Amino acid sequence: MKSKGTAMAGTAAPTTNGPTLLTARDLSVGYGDHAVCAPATFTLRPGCALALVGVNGAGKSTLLRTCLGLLPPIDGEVTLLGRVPDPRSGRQRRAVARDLGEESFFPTLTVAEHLALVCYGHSTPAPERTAAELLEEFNLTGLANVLPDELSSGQRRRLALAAALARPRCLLVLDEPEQRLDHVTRRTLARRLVAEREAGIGILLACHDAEFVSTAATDVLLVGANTRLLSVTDGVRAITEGTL
Ligand SMILES: Nc1ncnc2c1ncn2[C@@H]1O[C@H](COP(=O)(O)OP(=O)(O)OP(=O)(O)O)[C@@H](O)[C@H]1O
Repeated sequence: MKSKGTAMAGTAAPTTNGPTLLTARDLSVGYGDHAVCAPATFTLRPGCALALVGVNGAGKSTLLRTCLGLLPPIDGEVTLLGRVPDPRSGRQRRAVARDLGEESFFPTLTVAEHLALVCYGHSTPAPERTAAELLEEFNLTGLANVLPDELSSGQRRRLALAAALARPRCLLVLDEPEQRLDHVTRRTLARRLVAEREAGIGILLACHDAEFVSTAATDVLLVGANTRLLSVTDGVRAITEGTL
């Protein structure tokens, strides 16, 4: 992945009705009536990046999924763009780009065709240029004509992340985007997230990497038995000292 600033072209964020992208108030998440962590309260505004940190099984992915409306809350409230999250609504689909690690690709479409498909499907301005810039940025240009089955696990991750960034968005939701990326690519992606928030996009991510959180996040939510907001400094310290 190459560090560059041009791939923001063609991915201008749609406007939102208010300053808040996402709010959670006493939000309890889990499966059935079993909460997996203590309730969460936070607000995410444009230009900010909230990193969810916590041990394995703490509930970070469950919280992300609930914020997107993929799981119902057990209790409390969550609003996305001022409404109850609904992944089927056109409004939410237009505004929210996500990579939750699903990585489902069409087996007979190449790397470049996947990016083109996302660009055209989401009416990305300048789709060809945007796709070409993302191929370059994610070091996929040499793999443009390769099929997904021929990619390494890290290359598949890079394609999934490039696809999330190939479409307009005002909110970006990423579940452990650093996973399976080499060190250089992790650093470059973290800097890319800084550019995203400087462009006014809000970011909600789950992450285990202290350096990544330190670079990319503006706030930290420690998820667990005592879910609470921390400064980035304290969140990074909790990761490195193992006091999550
Ligand atoms: N579909 C499911 N049904 C029931 N329980 C689940 C389901 N998915 C996850 N869980 C449980 O919910 C808890 C939280 O899981 P979650 O995936 O949210 O954790 P996490 O913080 O993202 O963990 P990790 O850092 O390992 O990715 C875990 O105890 C897990 O076993």
